[in-house]
Amino acid sequence: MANILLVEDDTTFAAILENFLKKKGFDVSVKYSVKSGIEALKHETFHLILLDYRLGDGIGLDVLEALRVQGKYVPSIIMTSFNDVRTAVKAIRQGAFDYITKPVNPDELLMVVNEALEGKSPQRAHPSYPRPNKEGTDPTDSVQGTSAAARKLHEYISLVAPTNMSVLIRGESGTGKEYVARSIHRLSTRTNAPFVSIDCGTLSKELASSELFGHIKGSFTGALNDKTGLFVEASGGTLFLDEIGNLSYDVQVKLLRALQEKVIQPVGANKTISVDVRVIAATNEDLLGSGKFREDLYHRINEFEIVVPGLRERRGDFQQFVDFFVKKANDELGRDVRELADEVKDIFDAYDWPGNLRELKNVIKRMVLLSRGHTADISALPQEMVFAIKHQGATEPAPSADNPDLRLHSEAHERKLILDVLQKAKYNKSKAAQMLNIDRKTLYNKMEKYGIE
Ligand SMILES: Nc1ncnc2c1ncn2[C@@H]1O[C@H](COP(=O)(O)OP(=O)(O)OP(=O)(O)O)[C@@H](O)[C@H]1O
Repeated sequence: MANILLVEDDTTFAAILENFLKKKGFDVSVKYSVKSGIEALKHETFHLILLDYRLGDGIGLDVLEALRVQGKYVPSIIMTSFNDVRTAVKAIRQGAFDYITKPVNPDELLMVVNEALEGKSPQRAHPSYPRPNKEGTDPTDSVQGTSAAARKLHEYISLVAPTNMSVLIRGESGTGKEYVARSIHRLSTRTNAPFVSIDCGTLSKELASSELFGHIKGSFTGALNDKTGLFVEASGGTLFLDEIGNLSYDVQVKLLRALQEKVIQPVGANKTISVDVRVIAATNEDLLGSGKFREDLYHRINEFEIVVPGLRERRGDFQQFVDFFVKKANDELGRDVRELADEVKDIFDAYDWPGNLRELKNVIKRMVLLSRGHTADISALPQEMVFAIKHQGATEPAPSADNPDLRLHSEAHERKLILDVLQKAKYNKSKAAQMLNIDRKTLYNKMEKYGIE
């Protein structure tokens, strides 16, 4: 029987969830704080963690971080308010399996819990397990899009694929960076060799070197056997380093050597091994601006750069993505949704999709799950999403004498200006700050205030 750790500081809600999950046959251990959650993980083995995002003594991500430091992996689901979707998406980059928005719908919770336990379609798998082939890689099972942004993206992909250049893929979370990396591999001469993907955000500082370059038995406590690293596994093929900005300085040095000299040295080994691997890296941060990334490595991995557009910049492809995800969810969940109610379409149009394709896919899957008939209506959308759109109208009213709150108007304009400039600066924050004539810190503060990621 699966053992679930539930970390939730709202005692009433925790009791409701505990009851529900127990009725469904799970063992549940409830903890009410980050600290006690981390403590429980030291003493007990869990198959799944259900984590509230905001807890009294910290955030759910602190528990994920503690797991990462211990070098452990337990599939984790973050429960978050709709307004925290941006941060929930960040949690997935830090190793969470999935997120679910509050108020939690029981059917949805059960679906996500079962998927996590079955290891099905994880958003992020443990580094030691090969990531399963995700949809969005096979051209017959993905959306290419016809917008100008999509055409440019695919033009770049086919241009760089047959070369051996290393590629840096930049873009917001959930925009399809891994899809781009897999497409490059598929169209390259390495297509029949392995594509190995690793999320550098899930690697602990201690284990990163051994994960990438391997180790020999006895080279450190816990190195019970020789281990082949991912570079060797990807031999002849492509290694995709997602969230490369998370690699420590030491590992960056080793990676630079691997790229320059095409040799690696497993931890504890005194011999080097030759490797033939094409590296594709992805990030959603400004690597050089972060001050933590070596400039020489940056130039090495950035022989060609591809910027993946956010969903809001490729509205022309939106309907194709909706149709694709609805069909997928129908097939997976045994539903028969054929159309969306007008109100749903209006909300989809008005929403700005900060979590991009991943968020669209999640919202659609939930919607399809909750729709028994042929039409998906507004009741199948997260309540707060509906509220956010309606509320947005109320907080950003058109300027008029009846709506004279100058502060609200100027804040709405400031937010829009920052978004426009960021887009223009291709999300390079140093550049955006320069264009706005403010310092980087002020820009970061404003982005946080306006919920811009
Ligand atoms: N062209 C596409 N067609 C269909 N589905 C897609 C496409 N691109 C991405 N997806 C789906 O959208 C989701 C997010 O994609 P992906 O994991 O590639 O994004 P990402 O930018 O790498 O995310 P992160 O920043 O979190 O690493 C995945 O479920 C993926 O299958």
